[in-house]
Amino acid sequence: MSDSANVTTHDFPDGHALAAALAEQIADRLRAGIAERGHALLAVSGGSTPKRFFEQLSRQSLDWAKVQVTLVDERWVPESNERSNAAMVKAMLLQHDATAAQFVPLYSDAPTPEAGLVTVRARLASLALPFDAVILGMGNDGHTASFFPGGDRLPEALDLNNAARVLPMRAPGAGEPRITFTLSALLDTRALFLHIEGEAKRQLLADAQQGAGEAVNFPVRSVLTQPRVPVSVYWCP
Ligand SMILES: O=C(O)[C@H](O)[C@@H](O)[C@H](O)[C@H](O)COP(=O)(O)O
Repeated sequence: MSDSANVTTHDFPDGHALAAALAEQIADRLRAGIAERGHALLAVSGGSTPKRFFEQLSRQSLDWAKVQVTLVDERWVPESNERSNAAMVKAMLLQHDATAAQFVPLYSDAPTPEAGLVTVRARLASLALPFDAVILGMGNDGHTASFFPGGDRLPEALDLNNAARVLPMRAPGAGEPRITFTLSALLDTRALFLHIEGEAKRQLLADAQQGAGEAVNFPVRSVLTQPRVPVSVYWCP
């Protein structure tokens, strides 16, 4: 993985050091948003990688009552399901000082994301966009948010001219149906981070950046090559 005009990498010796640095970076951005506009907006990823970072961020001292937190994507399952990203964010991030933050979920109790879309879109109208920070993760298949290889609405989700904020997404590698912010909506941010851990993901990201072999089709490549927002990659072994 190498730096390019739009991608800067920050390497850390271990997950603890990365989590501490990323938590400070994000907290600074939230504090700046509150100081400048009276509120701040953060979009985070689910999955397993962010847990340690969430724990660190939850202990950062700032006026959390003025912070809205949402997810970049969600699995279409209720919070009682262990696959719920919302449940993970509530357990790991919305604790300690961060309990006061307002969480804006992407799931409604409709049976499918298609059926829940109107409700979720109405809810998202309350978001004070642009985001102060968006933090993406990446899966071993090159997906980010719910931009999965073979996703049924992948071209729409990656279309930088798409005005939709969120879309349903179904893909062979996604498990359950998903709902995801579109790339265009996620790029409506003051700062963009990609948090990955481990050698395998480092190599995969390097391949995606170079467009090497099948990696030319990895959806994360759309994030790395877009011209709108610089990408800060946070990595540790
Ligand atoms: O709901 C999700 O699955 C995520 O938001 C997803 O985009 C995640 O960032 C990657 O799958 C990485 O997940 P891990 O951190 O578990 O590898």
